[in-house]
Amino acid sequence: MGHCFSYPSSTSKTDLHNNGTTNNLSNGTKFSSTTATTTSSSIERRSQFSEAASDTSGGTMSHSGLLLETPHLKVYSFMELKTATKNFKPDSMLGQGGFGKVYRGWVDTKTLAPSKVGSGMIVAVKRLNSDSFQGFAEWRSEVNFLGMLSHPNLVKLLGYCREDKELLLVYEFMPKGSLETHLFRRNESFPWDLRIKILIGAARGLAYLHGSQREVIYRDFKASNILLDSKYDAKISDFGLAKLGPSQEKSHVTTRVMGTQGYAAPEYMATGHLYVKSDVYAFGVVLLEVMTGLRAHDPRRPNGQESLVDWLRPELSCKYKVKRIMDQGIKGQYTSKVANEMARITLSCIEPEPKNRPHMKEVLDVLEQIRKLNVVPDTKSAVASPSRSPHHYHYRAGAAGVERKRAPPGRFGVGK
Ligand SMILES: Nc1ncnc2c1ncn2[C@@H]1O[C@H](COP(=O)(O)OP(=O)(O)OP(=O)(O)O)[C@@H](O)[C@H]1O
Repeated sequence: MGHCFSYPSSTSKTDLHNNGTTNNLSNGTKFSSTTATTTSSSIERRSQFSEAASDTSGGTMSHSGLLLETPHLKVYSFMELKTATKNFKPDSMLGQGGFGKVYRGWVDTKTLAPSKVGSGMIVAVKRLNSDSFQGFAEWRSEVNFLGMLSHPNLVKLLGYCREDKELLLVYEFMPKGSLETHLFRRNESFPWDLRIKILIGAARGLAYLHGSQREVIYRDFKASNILLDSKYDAKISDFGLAKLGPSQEKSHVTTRVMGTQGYAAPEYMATGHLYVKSDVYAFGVVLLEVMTGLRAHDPRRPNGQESLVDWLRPELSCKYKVKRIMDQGIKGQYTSKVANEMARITLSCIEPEPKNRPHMKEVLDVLEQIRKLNVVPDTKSAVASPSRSPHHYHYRAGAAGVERKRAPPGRFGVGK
C-alpha cells in the first residue's frame, strides 16, 4: 500500500481530501428504479418557475407557464429562422440532442436579424421537438436561465422563437464543438493541455452558477454540454434541467429524477434530493472521463465496468493504478504528479456523501494549481508519437470525419 494515497491531501490549500471512504455505490443499477417515480414532471416544472418568478420581477404569464422578461434576447419569427438556416437543410445540421436538432444559421452581427448565408455571423439554431411537454419545459428553462445569467463560461443565448408548436433557440456558435466530440468521437487523441484548459473553464462556469445570488443547480453537467469556442474556451450549454437552489442550506427535492446516465449523483438517484454538490459529483465524472478517455457510462463494456465511477473509483487512490487508467493517447503530455493530483480531486468530487465533496470554487483552485504543475512533460514519448503532439490538433465543427448526427444520449426521467 506504499503507493496508495490517503486523505487529507498535503498539497492542496483547500480542505478537499479529508474523507477517505471509497464506497462503491452503484448508481447504474439504482436509477432504473428511481425513474419510475410517480409524480408528474409538470408539477416539478411549475414549482421551478414559481421560484424563478419570486426572484425576478416583471415576468409575463403565458397560458402554459411563466416566461421571464428578457429584454436583451431577440424574438424571432419561425420564418426568419427558416431563412437563417436555409430551411433547416440537413447539410447545415451541427448536431442532435435528446430534444431536437441544432443547425448552423446566419444573422447580422449588429441587429441579429437573419442574413444571407455567408454574410454576418454564424449562430447555432436549436429546433426543439415541440410535441412533448418536456421539450417545452426545457425550452422555457433555457430562455429563463440564460436570459438572466451572463458569464464568459456560459454559452450565450441570443434569441428565441415560439410560434404555434415551433420552439427554437438561437445561440452564439461554438466552432470547436463539444468536449464529448473531442474525447470520444475522433481518432486523433485530444491533447492534455487543452483538456485541462477546458476543465478550468467549465469549473469557472459552474462555480459562477453555484455562487450566484440565488444558487443555480445545473443538473445536467456532462461532456456533451461543454461547448468550445475557437480558442477552446469552455462554455456550459443546455439549461433545460437547471433549477434554482433552495433558500438556506437545504436540498432541493425533485419529484422526478432527471439527468444523464453515468453522471447523476447517488443521493439524487436514490432520493431526488438535489444539491449544488450533485453538480460537483457530475464534474468529478467528467474529470474521470478526461483522465481515462472513457465514457461515463458504456453498456458495451464488460459486466461491472459499465459505470466508469463504479469501475474505476478504487483505482484512483493508488498511484501505480492511476498511471494504468490514464488515457494512453496522451502519454508523455503530463507528469505523474499531475495524474495523481487529478486522481485526488476526482475522488473527492465523487465522494458518495454530498457534504464531503468540495465546492466548485475549490475544485477550480485545485485545477489551476494542477495546470501550473504540468511544466515538464515527458518529451521522449511526445517525440515518439509526433501525431499526438498538441500542435497537430485541428478541428472544425461539422467538418468531414466528425460525426454530425448521433443517437440521443442516455438521458432518463424524461418523456421524449
Ligand atoms: N452553440 C452551439 N454551437 C455549435 N454547436 C452546437 C451548439 N449547441 C449545440 N451544438 C451541437 O449540437 C449538438 C446537440 O446539442 P444539444 O444541446 O441539443 O444536445 P446534447 O447536449 O448533446 O444532448 P441532450 O440535450 O440530449 O443532453 C451538440 O453536441 C453540439 O455538437
